[in-house]
Amino acid sequence: MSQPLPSLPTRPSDGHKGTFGRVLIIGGSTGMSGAISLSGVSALRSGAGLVSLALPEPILPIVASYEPSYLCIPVPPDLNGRVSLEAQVVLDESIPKMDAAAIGPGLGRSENLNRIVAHLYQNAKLPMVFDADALNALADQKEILSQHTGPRILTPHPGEFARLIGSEISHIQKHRESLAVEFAARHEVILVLKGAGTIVTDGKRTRVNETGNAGMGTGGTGDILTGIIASLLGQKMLPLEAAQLGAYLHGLAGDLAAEEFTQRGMIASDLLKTIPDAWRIMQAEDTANLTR
Ligand SMILES: NC(=O)C1=CN([C@@H]2O[C@H](COP(=O)(O)OP(=O)(O)OC[C@H]3O[C@@H](n4cnc5c(N)ncnc54)[C@H](OP(=O)(O)O)[C@@H]3O)[C@@H](O)[C@H]2O)[C@@H](O)CC1
Ligand SMILES: Nc1ncnc2c1ncn2[C@@H]1O[C@H](COP(=O)(O)OP(=O)(O)O)[C@@H](O)[C@H]1O
Ligand SMILES: [Mg+2]
Repeated sequence: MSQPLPSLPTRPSDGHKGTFGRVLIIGGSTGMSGAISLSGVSALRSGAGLVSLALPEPILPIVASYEPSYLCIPVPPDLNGRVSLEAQVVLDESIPKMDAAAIGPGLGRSENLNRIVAHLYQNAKLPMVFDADALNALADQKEILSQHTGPRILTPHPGEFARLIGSEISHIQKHRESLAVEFAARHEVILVLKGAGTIVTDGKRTRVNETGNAGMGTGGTGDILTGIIASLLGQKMLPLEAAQLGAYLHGLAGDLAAEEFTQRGMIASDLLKTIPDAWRIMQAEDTANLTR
C-alpha cells in the first residue's frame, strides 16, 4: 500500500538560518552551469537556511550571477572545466560544516570524478543525495553501492537506473516498483525512481507520487528535485520522508507551472517560481489534516 504524505518540516518561530540547515551541492562543469544553479535556487526555495554550491572555479561567475542568495565555493578544475581530483581536499573541509549534501547536477564524467563520488559515498557521514552524473559514477563501480556510511538517496531517471542495475529502460518501465524496492532493500538506500508516477522507497515502505505532469519532461527539472530533497534533509527530515515530500512538492510545483505556462510552454526555471505556491497549498493541506 502506498504510504501517506509525510508532514511538512517544522519551522519554529524563533528559528534562524542555522536551524534550517546548511546544505552543500556539488556539481557543475563548463557548459552545464545551469544544472547546479537550478539545484541551488530550489534548495533555497524549499526552506534551507544556507545553501553552498561547490563548483569548478571557471564557472563560478556564471553561477554566482544567477542568484545572489546562495554561496559559491570554487574548487580546482580539470582541463575540461570539471571538478578535479584536487577538489577533494576542499570538499572534505566543507562537508563537516554541513547538515546535508547533494552531488551530481552538471558534474560531467571522468575517472577522477568516479573517485571523488566513491570517496563521498563511502565516507561522508551526513545524509546525501546522489543524482545525474554522480549516479553514472556509481554505475561504473557498482561494487560499492552497499558500502556507505550515512543515509543515501539516489534519484535516477529510468536511463540512469538502467545503467545502475545493468538493464534496459524498457525492462525498468515494465517493472518500476519491484525493481526500485529490490534495489533499495539490497543496498539499504532510498531510491527515487523518477518519471510519471515517481517511486520513492526504502525497500520496505513505498510511495508512488501522484503530482507532476509531462510538461516536466524538459531539461533541468530533475536538478530542481535534487535541490529540494537536499534542502528537506538539511531541515532534519528523515531521509525517506524528505524524498517522499520532496517528490510531491516538486510535482505540485510542476503542475502549477503547467497551469501558468502550459505543459508545452513551461521550462524548468518556472518551477523555481511556483515552489512557494506549492508550499502554500501543502501548508493548507497539512493544517487541515492536523485539525481533522
Ligand atoms: N541546464 C543544464 O546544465 C542541464 C544539465 N543537465 C546535465 O546533463 C547531464 C546528462 O544528464 P541527462 O539526464 O540529460 O542524460 P542521460 O543520463 O544520458 O539521460 C538521458 C537518457 O535517459 C532516458 N530517460 C530519461 N528520462 C526518462 C524517462 N522519464 N523515461 C524513460 N527514459 C528516460 C533517455 O531515454 P531516451 O532519450 O533514449 O528515450 C536517455 O536514454 C547531467 O550531468 C545533468 O545534470 C541536465 O540536468 C539538463 C539541464
Ligand atoms: N511525464 C511525466 N510525468 C511526471 N513527471 C515527469 C514526467 N516526465 C518527467 N518528469 C519528471 O521530471 C524530472 C526529470 O528529471 P531528469 O530526467 O533528471 O531531468 P534533468 O536531468 O534534465 O534535470 C523528474 O522528476 C521526473 O519525474
Ligand atoms: Mg537529471
